[in-house]
Amino acid sequence: MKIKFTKMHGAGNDFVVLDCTREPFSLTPQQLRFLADRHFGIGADQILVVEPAEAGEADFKYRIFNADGGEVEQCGNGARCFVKFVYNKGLTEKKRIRAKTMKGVIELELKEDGMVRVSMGTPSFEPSSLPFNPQGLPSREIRGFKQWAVRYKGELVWFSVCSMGNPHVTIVTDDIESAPVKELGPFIENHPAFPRRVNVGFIQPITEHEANVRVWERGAGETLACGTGNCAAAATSIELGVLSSPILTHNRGGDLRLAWEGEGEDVELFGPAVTVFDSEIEVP
Ligand SMILES: N[C@@H](CCC[C@H](N)C(=O)O)C(=O)O
Repeated sequence: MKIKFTKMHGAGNDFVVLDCTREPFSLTPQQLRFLADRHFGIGADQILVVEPAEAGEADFKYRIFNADGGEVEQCGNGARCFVKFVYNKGLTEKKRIRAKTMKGVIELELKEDGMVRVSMGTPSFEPSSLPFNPQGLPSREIRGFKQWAVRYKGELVWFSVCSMGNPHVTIVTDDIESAPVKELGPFIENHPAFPRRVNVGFIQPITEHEANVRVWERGAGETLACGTGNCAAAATSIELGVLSSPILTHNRGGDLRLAWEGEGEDVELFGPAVTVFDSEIEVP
C-alpha cells in the first residue's frame, strides 16, 4: 500500500502526519513502527493521524501513536503540528481549532507569526490519574506537594507525578547535561509502579521563569523536546515553588513557552510547528 505523508517537527520532536479525513485507512502497530523507523522507514518520534470528528464534538479527531506503535492520549508538540497541517492542507480555514484526542478536546490557535498556542488542559497530580501505584515507595512532602522516590544505583531519586492526559514523572535536577536521562528514563518508564508506563522529565531551573528540560518519552526514548513533558515539568515546578509562571524552557531541539495560573486552570503551551517535506511511501 502506498501512502502520502507529511514530515513535521515541533522543537525537534518529529512526526509523520497522515491525512485520514477523506479516505480512512488503518495501520497495524508493525506498519506504524516501520514508518517511525529511522533506518528502514521515514523516521519519527510519533505518527499523527488526522480523522474527521463526530458531528458537533470538535473540528477534527487527532490520534497519536508512539514510535513503538502504541496509541497514546496526548502530544503537545504534535498538537501544534496538527493545527499547521490541517490549515496548510486546506482542511479548514479556521485558525482556532478544537481537536478530539483520546483524553478529551483540546483547543488550539494558529498565530499570525506562525507559532501555535495550545490549551493542554488541567494537570492532575493524583496518582490514580496516571495511573501510578506508590505502595511501598518512600514518600515526602514539599510545601504540601507529594513526592516519591525509587532507589537507583543505591541512591534515592525523588520525583513527582502529573497527568496531562498522558502520564509524566518530573525530576528536578541541578545539572541537565549530566542528568542520567538515558539510564534513569527507561528504568522509571518500565517501573512496576506505572502499569501503563510513564514519560520521565528532568528539569533544571535557571531563574524563576526559565529552565532547561530533557524528557525520556514512553515508547520513543529521549526526544529533542516533549510538549506535555514540558507542561508537566512546569506545573510540577510551580507547585514545588522552584519556578513561577510564565516559564521559558530550553530543550535540545528548541525553546517552548508555558503558562499555568494554578489549580483548575489549563496549561498553555506556545511553540513552533515546522513542515519539513511532503512525500509518499510504500508500506509493507
Ligand atoms: N512528544 C509528545 C508526547 C508523545 C506521547 C508520549 N510519548 C506518551 O507516551 O505519552 C509531546 O510533545 O507531548
